[in-house]
Amino acid sequence: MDEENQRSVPVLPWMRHPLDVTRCEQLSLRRVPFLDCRLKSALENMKISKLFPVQVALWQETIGPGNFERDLCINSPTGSGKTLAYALPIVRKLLPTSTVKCLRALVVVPTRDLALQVKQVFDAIALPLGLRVGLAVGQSSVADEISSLVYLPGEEEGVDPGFLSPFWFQSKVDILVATPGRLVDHVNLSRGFTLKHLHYLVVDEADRLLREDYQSWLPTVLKSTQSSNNDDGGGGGDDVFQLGFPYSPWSRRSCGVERGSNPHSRLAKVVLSATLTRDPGRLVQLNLHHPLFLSAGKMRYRLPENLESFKLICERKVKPLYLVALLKSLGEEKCIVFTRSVDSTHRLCKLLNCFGDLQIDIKEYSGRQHQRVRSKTLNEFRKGQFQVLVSSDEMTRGMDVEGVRNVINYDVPKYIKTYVHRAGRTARAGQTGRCFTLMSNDEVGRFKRLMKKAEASACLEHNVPSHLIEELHSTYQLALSKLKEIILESRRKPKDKSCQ
Ligand SMILES: Nc1ncnc2c1ncn2[C@@H]1O[C@H](COP(=O)(O)OP(=O)(O)OP(=O)(O)O)[C@@H](O)[C@H]1O
Repeated sequence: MDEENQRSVPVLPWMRHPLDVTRCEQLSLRRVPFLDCRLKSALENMKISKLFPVQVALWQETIGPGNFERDLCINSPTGSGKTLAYALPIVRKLLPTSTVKCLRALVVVPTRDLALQVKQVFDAIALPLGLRVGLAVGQSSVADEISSLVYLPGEEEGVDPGFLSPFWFQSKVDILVATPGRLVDHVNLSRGFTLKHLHYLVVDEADRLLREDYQSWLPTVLKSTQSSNNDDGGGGGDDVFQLGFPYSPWSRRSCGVERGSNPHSRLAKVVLSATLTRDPGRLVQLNLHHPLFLSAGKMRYRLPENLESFKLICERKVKPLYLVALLKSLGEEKCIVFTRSVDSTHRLCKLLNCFGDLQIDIKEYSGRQHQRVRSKTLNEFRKGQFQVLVSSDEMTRGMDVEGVRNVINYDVPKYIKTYVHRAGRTARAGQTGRCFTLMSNDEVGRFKRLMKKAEASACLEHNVPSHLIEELHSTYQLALSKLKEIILESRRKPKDKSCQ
């Protein structure tokens, strides 16, 4: 059963009294303690002049007095800046860089497009400091990908070849952003790929990653990072790259965590979402160390401060007509339309493209498309080459596209969690944004109950101008007939083939 529908989910003791992130003030960069000057200028190049509250809170718990002594679980709204909140302290902690690279930080996210986005954030702040960031997302074959992550024997740079064992593997990257499936492929199949030297593990969009098994990615990762007390960091298997090395910068996670006068190393974990799970059964899998829970506000679900929610009531059979009228009334503004499934995304997109002279460019984005097509569409949308993206839910978690002013729920979401993630594609980073939900009269009650589960979820009724509906009525009828023809044609085609 979905966690939201369970009557009484037991809450773990450490989750009962979270630190309220909203109590932190934004902090200008010059007032951030221990901020390396190169990091500061990298942030300035990103046009960032102050840290957001969640970023200040994490900085305190990692670089500040908290010193990463506890694992951190963060529940903070969409668009509040969680990516930089973990990227910044990790990059700061990985300084000074060693001359010999090893993989010290791993970020796991559920989708490729999100991984690319997170890598860009790390690149912006890590590259100027000499740290390298890799990607393991299955964009290319396992063999091609591993060659971008690990120096194969004989390929090392800047190391005296006479000094190297023929079995040497050395990481090319300090930080890796990965999707779970491909990560497991590398752990299981790629010679030279090791997680034994990992200091930091980030699980972003954690509720989604913990909900799905993805080839048992979590136990696989945790097992691969384990080191026993007298472990020298090499762990058997293929990890022979330290053999005979006189000193061992990799031998233990020496800069992982030091507690009091009894320094010891462990893998420090950061777990985040805008809708973090509170299910003990799921959280226990993370094997968290003395976890600290940071949350924004009192309720589990919170919408962005500058988001306005609207409901648009219409009869079911004229929903597409109302959608088009709404899109027209929004003018040129970038907009994402969400539907409940990949099939309805496809159908709706087809129908919208049957409206003759709509003068709105619309494209589909869903799990049914090839990754290459999806990434291309997303890039074009980012560049503003078209205006409306029609999307299914699964692909859009964490997606950050500048200038999205409106989100439209073509179908009422089943769960508040879905509403939070959909609506959160707008009103990001303190910007304003609007979320419209289309519904029939008999759905209003359920929608109202759904919205009560979230903080800041007031929802007004929105009406599209009636003249627009009237004007579009005949075009709508034509579009429906055109779609019918297309469907009939596509059904005829295979039959024709078999007749030949
Ligand atoms: N300190 C800052 N100042 C200005 N902009 C910022 C700052 N931190 C992050 N941003 C911008 O805010 C936007 C949202 O950040 P981010 O994608 O990290 O949000 P998020 O909390 O991870 O959202 P989601 O839960 O949807 O994944 C990004 O465009 C990012 O560049």
